[in-house]
Amino acid sequence: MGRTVKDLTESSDLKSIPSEYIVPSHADEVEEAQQQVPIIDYNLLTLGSPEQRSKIIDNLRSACLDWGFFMVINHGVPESLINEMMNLCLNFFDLSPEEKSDYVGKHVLNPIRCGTSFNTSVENSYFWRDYLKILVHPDFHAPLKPDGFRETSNEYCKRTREVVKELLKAISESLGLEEDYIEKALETKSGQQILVANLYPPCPQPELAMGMPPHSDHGLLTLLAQNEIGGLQIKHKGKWIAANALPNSFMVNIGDHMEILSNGKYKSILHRVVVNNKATRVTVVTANGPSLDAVVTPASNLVGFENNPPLYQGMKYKEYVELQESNQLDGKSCLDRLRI
Ligand SMILES: O=C(O)CCC(=O)C(=O)O
Ligand SMILES: [Fe+2]
Repeated sequence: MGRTVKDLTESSDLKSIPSEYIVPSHADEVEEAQQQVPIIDYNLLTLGSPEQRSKIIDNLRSACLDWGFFMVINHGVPESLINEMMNLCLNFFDLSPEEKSDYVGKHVLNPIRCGTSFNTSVENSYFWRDYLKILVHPDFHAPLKPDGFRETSNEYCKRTREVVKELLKAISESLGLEEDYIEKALETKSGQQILVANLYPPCPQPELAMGMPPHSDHGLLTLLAQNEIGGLQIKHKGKWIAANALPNSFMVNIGDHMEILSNGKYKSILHRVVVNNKATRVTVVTANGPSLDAVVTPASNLVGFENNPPLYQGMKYKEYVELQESNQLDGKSCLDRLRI
């Protein structure tokens, strides 16, 4: 890896961006939150009456069918923990190049790695983003610095896994499957969780650069917490929509393996990140997937014979992750390979 975007923006009074950060035009029309991403009340889902729970499961079904994205409120993960996690990620990015050097330029399945863009070894142009990615489950890893990162990230990841577990139960039910179907079929108790911190420093020419290109996520559910600076856009009914999260909510999206499991009923959704010239956007993401050894196929109860054939072939999750992470990030190109 060469310089990070952070180094680039801090080393000089940057007035224009280096040519390698120029990406093809993306100034296509964006609808500014005309339509609100659906909101799911986690507290009512888990602690409400049976009627309240089934109402939320209905909401979840509509959200998964119509959007593939939803905001989870009242999730019980303390705001102070989320803020602490975010600050520790910022502190990580502030470490010196020497302190980060152990984690630079690593293979995609290395437990801790940091870098810039998505995969600079295969990219012709770079994205305006620095990242830190850590495998945190089933085996927990953490960088040695900054102080406190290990304890806080361990707690944060545990708490978000709990939220994911409950959401997966509800999503199973919303598909008409047993509550524990996904947990059992995909061995999510030993599921892979990745903690990703994304940093998008201010960009002098935001219209020429891109924080992250249109892509879908591998895995089942991605949970995203962001600071107060927007930038996430999602493709909804053919248009890009600015997805502005409510304070203290998680933005959740369906991953490719939920699309496979549901045989295309719940689709993973394209999203991207645009940058701005004013302030740094930071996001803390957990990507929650099946066990690395699980071969994900459409749920047998969701496929019939003639009128409802399986639409995706199975692939081991580990192979899928390696495939996606070692190529350029490009729409839903990975999932497209599995379509029958
Ligand atoms: O930082 C964001 O807003 C989105 C990040 C993202 O899409 C990802 O890490 O997969
Ligand atoms: Fe993503």
